Amino acid sequence: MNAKILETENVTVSFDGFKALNQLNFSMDVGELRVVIGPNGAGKTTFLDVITGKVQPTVGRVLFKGRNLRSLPEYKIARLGIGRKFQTPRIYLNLTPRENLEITINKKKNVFSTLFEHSNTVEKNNVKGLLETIGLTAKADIRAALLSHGEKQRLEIGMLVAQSPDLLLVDEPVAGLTDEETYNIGELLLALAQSHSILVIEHDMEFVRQIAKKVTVLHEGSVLCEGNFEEVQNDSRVIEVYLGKQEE
Ligand SMILES: Nc1ncnc2c1ncn2[C@@H]1O[C@H](COP(=O)(O)OP(=O)(O)OP(=O)(O)O)[C@@H](O)[C@H]1O
Repeated sequence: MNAKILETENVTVSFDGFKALNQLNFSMDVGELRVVIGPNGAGKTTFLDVITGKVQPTVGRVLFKGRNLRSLPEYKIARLGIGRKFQTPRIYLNLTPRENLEITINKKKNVFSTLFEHSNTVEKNNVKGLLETIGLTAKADIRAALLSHGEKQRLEIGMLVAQSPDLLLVDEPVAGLTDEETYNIGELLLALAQSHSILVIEHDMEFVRQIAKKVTVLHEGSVLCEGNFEEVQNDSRVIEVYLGKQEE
């Protein structure tokens, strides 16, 4: 059996009696790229919240590399190796992409020492490699405010990777992006998936088709079905509650 990076066992999250997650059982292997889809209100964001410790399960357990995360505060869970990228980029707009990455790699130093002290060769090479991975070498030294929305998303994914998490949680990375930018983000995630475990939440089915190996469909706080892209796309229950209601 493959080692599990993440498992949830019967996780229920109740908000005033309403079950945003309802006995959710989920697991993913170390090294897997998993995409989670589902209609509005299915519980996708709550699912990420319960993994990162922002929300505690009312019932059930969340296990990260076999360890129960119950009662751990968010910062401790992050330190254990779970990194989350939110929908809107959270980058320093007045700094360059290179500086944004340097600051993230040097989390223990403060912003000023990172900017004004010379970084060592290893750090410089790490930043150089990351800039190449996220396709921002040519724009490494302009203000991040001047980047396109897609480039900002790629920079933030680079900052997430710079923290060396074991599990990357990526929430709707292509919302509001052009087709070309969407494709670039897909290729970036596929490249990162060669050396990381990644859980992506997304609505854009073309993007899901591009990156997905295994897809989990959430509905009313539980897993409705799981399978490869074609299996999920052709599942009558998924068509009824989700795909049939999408525009196109
Ligand atoms: N703090 C809260 N208090 C009360 N209800 C909540 C809270 N957070 C989420 N919910 C409800 O739980 C359900 C699941 O919400 P969630 O945001 O996880 O869904 P989602 O799948 O991410 O939806 P979307 O695709 O619209 O982002 C929704 O009906 C939502 O209104």
